[in-house]
Amino acid sequence: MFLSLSDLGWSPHFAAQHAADPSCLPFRIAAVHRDRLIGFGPDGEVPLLSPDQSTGTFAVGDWVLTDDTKHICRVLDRRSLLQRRAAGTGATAQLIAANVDVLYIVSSCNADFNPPRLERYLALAHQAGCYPVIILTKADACDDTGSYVDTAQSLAPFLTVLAVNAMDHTDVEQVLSWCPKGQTSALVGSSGVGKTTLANGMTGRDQATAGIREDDARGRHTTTARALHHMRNGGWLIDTPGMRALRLLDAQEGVDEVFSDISELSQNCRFSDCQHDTEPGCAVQAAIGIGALDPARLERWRKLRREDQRNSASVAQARARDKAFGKMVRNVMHEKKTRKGL
Ligand SMILES: Nc1nc2c(ncn2[C@@H]2O[C@H](COP(=O)(O)OP(=O)(O)OP(=O)(O)O)[C@@H](O)[C@H]2O)c(=O)[nH]1
Ligand SMILES: [Zn+2]
Repeated sequence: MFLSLSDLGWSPHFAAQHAADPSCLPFRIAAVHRDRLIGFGPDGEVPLLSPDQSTGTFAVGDWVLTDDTKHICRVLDRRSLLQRRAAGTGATAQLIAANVDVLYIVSSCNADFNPPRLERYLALAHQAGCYPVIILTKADACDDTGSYVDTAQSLAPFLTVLAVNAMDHTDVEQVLSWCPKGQTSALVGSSGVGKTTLANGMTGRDQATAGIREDDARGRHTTTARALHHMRNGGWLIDTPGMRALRLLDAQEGVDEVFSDISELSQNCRFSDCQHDTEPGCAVQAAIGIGALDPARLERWRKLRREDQRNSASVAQARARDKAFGKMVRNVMHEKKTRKGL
């Protein structure tokens, strides 16, 4: 299959950067392994070599420029970047996917439906620069889909919310229509909400869904290492395994965008550093007083902001520590060399 650069998601944003290095070749990163990278170009998949052997600074979906020997010379400025604080106790940032246009936030019309979790994903989408689309699966098994849609819709202004049966072809077409040819999407959501079912319908692949995995089918479905998948409509889907536990990072603007009602109200508070607690002249508390704002929403906003601040501070501290350590190592090496008279 021949894919042009624009089929792969190339746009004037990247072409303008390529113009500065016209002799280099553009590739889209399709997989990031510990020791190597796979790029997608018009002729298909190509192994690429990173400049310093490390691959942690690349994300699936990145556009890179290489020389004739497929050595990467540079990463093009991203249009969007999904990142989070890495799982575990370490304080590092983890790049999840780059240049994602649409983030499908998947939940179900059942007990999985959880507004605070949706708000967290919405903050991630806004911070990253992706367009969020909320997909509520299992609509076929629910008598009251409308109330789920209404609640989801109330979480942020102008939100797109679709209630679907992830196994229904027509419903999947509707989901696909939000990420047309040449655009890139990713799916996030808790376990069991139907991400694999949707991904299969969108790409025509046959990955094992949770139900099948529990059966005796182990080993029948081999997992491919590639993470960038062509969708049936010409769009792209980036696999994001492990995107269930999500710790926000440097996402204050994203959080504030989701809670723009609170941010706007707070502009009218008497004190610019109002904590919306017991201060006189607080517009947020006034809105709660007349029933225009749900106090639970204010609490959720506070919680997300606190969490983001904590994670961002830990990662910033760790970065500073690493930097100081690097400097110390360089100083020691320098001293050694000077002593040896080199
Ligand atoms: N009735 C109905 N069942 C669904 C729908 N979407 C998913 N399912 C079923 O729900 C189960 C879980 O779906 P998966 O697609 O494996 O969910 P997942 O989000 O990929 O789960 P993880 O891989 O654990 O993250 C499967 O048995 C699906 O067949 C839907 O819209 N309607
Ligand atoms: Zn206030």
